[in-house]
Amino acid sequence: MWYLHGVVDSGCPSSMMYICHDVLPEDFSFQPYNRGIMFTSKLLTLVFVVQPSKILLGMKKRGFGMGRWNGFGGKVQPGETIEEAAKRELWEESCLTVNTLEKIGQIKFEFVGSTELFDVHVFHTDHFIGEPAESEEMRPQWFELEKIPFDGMWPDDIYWLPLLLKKKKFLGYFKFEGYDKILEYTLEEVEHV
Ligand SMILES: Nc1ncnc2c1[nH]c(=O)n2[C@H]1C[C@H](O)[C@@H](COP(=O)(O)OP(=O)(O)OP(=O)(O)O)O1
Ligand SMILES: [Mg+2]
Ligand SMILES: [Mg+2]
Repeated sequence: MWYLHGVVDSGCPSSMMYICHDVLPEDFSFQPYNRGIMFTSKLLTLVFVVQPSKILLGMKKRGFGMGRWNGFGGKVQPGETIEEAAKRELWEESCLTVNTLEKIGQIKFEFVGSTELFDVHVFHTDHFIGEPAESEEMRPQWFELEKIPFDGMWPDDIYWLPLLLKKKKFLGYFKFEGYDKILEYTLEEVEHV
């Protein structure tokens, strides 16, 4: 079996090269195994605002994932930390600010036919400042926790969102054919992410 292994810094903080090897390093915990393929990686953030009985989701109005409910997030810009990007995207897309975010998960997405992995860093917060408001990109709406609209979300969300709601940390990998079909995935709870 060949494992995706290693990162080559390409000079841009939001784009790194991944290389596959046939030896799994001891400190390596990601699972994609794409024989001999070189991947670039795009850093993305995803923030979920959760209250005791409800979760804030946004209807994506444009671009990637348009028409799906999701958390708030996007691309990490050069010079930003991942957490800074997560706060900025939350603000831009929902008009909410937060003092702290809890990093709760990291998910790598592979798309058949593409050598770009999406490296999504997932955050959770239950404290926020402001009132959610519609932005150019997202239309926010609260959902009761028993009525999360999984049918209108990315198909991977139903696997790991329950972990986030229990504040369990996780690492995931999902391989997609197109944007609707998951071909394979791994998901593990971890102590640290
Ligand atoms: N499969 C899956 N499940 C759940 N969430 C996601 C995916 N794939 C994804 O890309 N995402 C998340 C990760 C990000 O939060 C968004 C995608 O980023 P996007 O909103 O397109 O980036 P922005 O920088 O905000 O976009 P623009 O401002 O350029 O429009 O979806
Ligand atoms: Mg976005
Ligand atoms: Mg955005």
